[in-house]
Amino acid sequence: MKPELFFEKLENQLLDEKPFVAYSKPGLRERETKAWLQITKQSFNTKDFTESGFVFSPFNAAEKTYLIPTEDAEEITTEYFAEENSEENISEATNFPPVLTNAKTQKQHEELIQRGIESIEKGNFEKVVLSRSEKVETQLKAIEIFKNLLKKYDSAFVYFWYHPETGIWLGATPERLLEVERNKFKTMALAGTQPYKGTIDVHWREKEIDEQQIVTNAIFENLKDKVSGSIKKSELYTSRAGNLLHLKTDIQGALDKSTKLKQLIMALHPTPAVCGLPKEKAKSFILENENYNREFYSGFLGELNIKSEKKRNSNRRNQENQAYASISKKTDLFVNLRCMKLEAGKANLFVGGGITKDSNPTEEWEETVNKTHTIKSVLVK
Ligand SMILES: C=C(O[C@@H]1C=C(C(=O)O)C=C[C@H]1O)C(=O)O
Repeated sequence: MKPELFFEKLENQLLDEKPFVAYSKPGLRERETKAWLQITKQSFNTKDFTESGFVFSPFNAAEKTYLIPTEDAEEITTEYFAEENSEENISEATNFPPVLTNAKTQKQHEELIQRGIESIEKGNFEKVVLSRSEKVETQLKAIEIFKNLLKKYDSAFVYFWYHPETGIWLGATPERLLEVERNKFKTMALAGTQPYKGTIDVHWREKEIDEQQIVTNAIFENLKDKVSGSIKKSELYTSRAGNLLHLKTDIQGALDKSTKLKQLIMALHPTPAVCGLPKEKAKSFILENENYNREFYSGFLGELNIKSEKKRNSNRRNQENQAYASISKKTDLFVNLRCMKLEAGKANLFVGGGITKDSNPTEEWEETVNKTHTIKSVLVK
């Protein structure tokens, strides 16, 4: 479908106040942008993750997960090109939109981090991810922001979600929660942040390496009784996400036959990359101390049990090339980071960072400021 028509359909869906999601997966420059437009106005939720569709799930798993079921949706696709070198110079973009949040925020956030560090020192938990939200002005419409995200962030999962009960959310996340096809799964441990300054060949302090190691270890621990055989991991490497760099380990393996998708998702979510370790203690600290509702920030979103067809050509001799079509179901979920909730002329951005015993409150504040730049740079013309 031509991009003009694709975007027009999204706008009409928004005017009709019907749920939809449009998204593009990380990787290829000439990538596909897909959308699921819900046909009815009904509100769907999932509890057991057995349906086929697109899910939008909050940080707090006790709250509702929204679903756009494939059987109640029109699927459309287009090709929308990212610009050459689009991810360059983001931090040098000087015209960020005006901040509407008041100046108390830095002090409040540093105090929150200080409380987190003290709680770690008391032995309550090892790591906690603490976040804040920030409101900024924007003259752009949601669809223009989405186009900017697509153009700018070729290596992220870029999305535009709308549901009458959740409002409009947009983002460009570097973090995959889980990919599952047949009995194979993939996930990642992503943590540690520094600004990108033209090279990915950088030095990482022990603090960041430890922080990332906590995430890798926790994923291994949480998945150990859900897999068959051993879990494999890549070397630790530096990965770029727009104006930032992170430390990353790719993790993959085969699932045990008895493992249900829901069990697997809940074993991972929320990972210590967005919550902490141990999970429940860190989560309670977050819910009691952050003083605002994360809603869908640091939740997850993506394709759930979507049919995928693979055509394979057999190369057997003396046989004409035959196309084999094998159909399987695929799940591909991302952690909702570098995101915003959009309300008439205002964008509410969400940013956080991992706190360990070695964290420094002012540095952590600066890290959240840098994280806001990823989103702020798409809010101006
Ligand atoms: C919590 C966020 O990001 C997460 C926290 C990171 C960190 O603490 O260094 C790095 C990447 C993400 O796993 C965020 O972007 O808001």
